[in-house]
Amino acid sequence: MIKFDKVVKRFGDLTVLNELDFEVKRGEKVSIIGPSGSGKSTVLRILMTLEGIDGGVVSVNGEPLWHEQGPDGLKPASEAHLRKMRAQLGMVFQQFNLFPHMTVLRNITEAPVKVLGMSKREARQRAEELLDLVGLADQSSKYPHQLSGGQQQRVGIARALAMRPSILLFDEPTSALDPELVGEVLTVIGRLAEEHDLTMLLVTHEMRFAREISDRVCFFDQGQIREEGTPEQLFTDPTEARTREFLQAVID
Ligand SMILES: Nc1ncnc2c1ncn2[C@@H]1O[C@H](COP(=O)(O)OP(=O)(O)OP(=O)(O)O)[C@@H](O)[C@H]1O
Repeated sequence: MIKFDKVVKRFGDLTVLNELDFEVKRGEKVSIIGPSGSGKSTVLRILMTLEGIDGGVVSVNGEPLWHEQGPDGLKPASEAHLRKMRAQLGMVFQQFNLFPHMTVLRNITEAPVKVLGMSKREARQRAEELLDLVGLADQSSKYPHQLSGGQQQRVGIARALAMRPSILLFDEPTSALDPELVGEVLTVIGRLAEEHDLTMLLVTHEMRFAREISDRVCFFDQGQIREEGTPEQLFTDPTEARTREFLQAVID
């Protein structure tokens, strides 16, 4: 479903992804963990077409994301191709990124109506189902500032799902929350992982959560996957010294 083939990403002199090879299969729930600055969020931003690449090929659902097939092989993707590919992915951001001047309901219906051309009525019905799913059925007419951070993030999840993505990306979805609000968001994500067929890729600092919901955990270090495995393997018996060192530092 997602494939990075020798992907290089640079910011000036800094090489953030260093010929990264990485794959996520359909329906798989994969967590990316690793030290700050190791390139975890960059992977998600490349998938959301928020950042370009400097080498290699990224594919989504078997099709190149940043390239298109031309007469002489792959050529850089057009804006239309990027838009088509982007529609397959939804992202839940660290800072929620809700529209402050729109109600909760409108935050969720806006893109399906404007981008997918869904009727207002259908978008509204679907938004109500999604709000129910994230436990906010009674908050649809509130504005973001009237909600707690945890509630805002649950709206963020409903909003991403409203676009019917086949892949859902989470970029440290709880790191901007007060500790007592983390649990409610993790519960919603955990339920989604369990009950839905979505492919999920999650960048997180919540090790216990990564362990609970993931089929596979990837430890990123210096723009490459240093070690990967089932949560059981990676958390209880890591083979690399660098993984052990990282886990010891973050797990108390
Ligand atoms: N737009 C940008 N311009 C310049 N440098 C950038 C840009 N975006 C990211 N970087 C740098 O790229 C490196 C990787 O960033 P990235 O956000 O992917 O790391 P991360 O592993 O997600 O870190 P964290 O856990 O702190 O969020 C960092 O050194 C960061 O400063």
